Amino acid sequence: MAGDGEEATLQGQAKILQIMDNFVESMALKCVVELGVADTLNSHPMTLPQIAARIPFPNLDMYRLSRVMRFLSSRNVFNATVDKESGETMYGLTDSSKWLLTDNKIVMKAVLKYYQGGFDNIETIVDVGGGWGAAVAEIVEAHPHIKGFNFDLPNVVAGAPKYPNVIHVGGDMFDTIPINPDAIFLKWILHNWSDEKSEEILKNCRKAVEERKGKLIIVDGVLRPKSENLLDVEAQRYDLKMMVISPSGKERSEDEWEKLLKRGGFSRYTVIKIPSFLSIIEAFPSE
Ligand SMILES: C[S@@+](CC[C@H](N)C(=O)[O-])C[C@H]1O[C@@H](n2cnc3c(N)ncnc32)[C@H](O)[C@@H]1O
Repeated sequence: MAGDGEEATLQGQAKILQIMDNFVESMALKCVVELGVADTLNSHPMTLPQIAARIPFPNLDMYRLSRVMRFLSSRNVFNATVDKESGETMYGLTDSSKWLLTDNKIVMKAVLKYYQGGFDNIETIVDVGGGWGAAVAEIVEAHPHIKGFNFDLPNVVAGAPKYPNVIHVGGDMFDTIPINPDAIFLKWILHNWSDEKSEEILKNCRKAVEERKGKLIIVDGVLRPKSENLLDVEAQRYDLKMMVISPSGKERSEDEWEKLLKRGGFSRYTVIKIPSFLSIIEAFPSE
């Protein structure tokens, strides 16, 4: 039994070391992101010299890169297999490193796949805080019967690229949302704001969707504190990151979402889990 106790203590130490040293993973990831390793591997698996030959970085230290790649492969960020004939290690992408590709918008793919019926009866949609409009552009591309509006601050939409079937509108979501759509899309917005500010945004969304009896499609984190699922753990971690990124922002549990939505005038809602650390919350105005 004493042995068991010792084993448990050592495991405890390993857990603390793991938490303390998590920054090593971040540093290794930063290194391969800055070198564009995932984009390099997007076409097919490659050896380290092949990867290095495609990275336009002066004085690349191959030995150190090989150690970074070995470490990240041990964490399943990259796939590493030894070629039987040449004995060389071939590196490839995994489901994790696909997230490092610069042109991959994976969350929207999950939204479009798992919320398919949700877009069926919509003729107009406004992405509030939509940035340059990439998300609403994907929605209207997948559902060409929908007319899309991308609403963001005037200086943001001023630089936005043109997308087919998307109109950019500049304004302030705390003032008014000047379009009356069938649906408002709010992706990664409310977690930036306190309950008080989020209530203001929700009340403006409610005013905007009331005319056409529309709905709200929120894409944001839903905290599930006891879950060990990696995606749920990431949402919990994000809650602490929010203290730095946006001091009044936070991630919310389903109970907190329910209270906030009610305050904003949306008492009916459903949470739709998707394979992402974000979930879809479909909300309807209170009667
Ligand atoms: C975290 S980004 C989210 C962007 C996008 N929805 C996404 O998921 O990538 C927050 C967005 O809210 C916009 N925003 C901030 N304050 C705003 C305001 N008062 N009115 C409209 N948009 C605002 C920002 O310009 C930014 O594009």
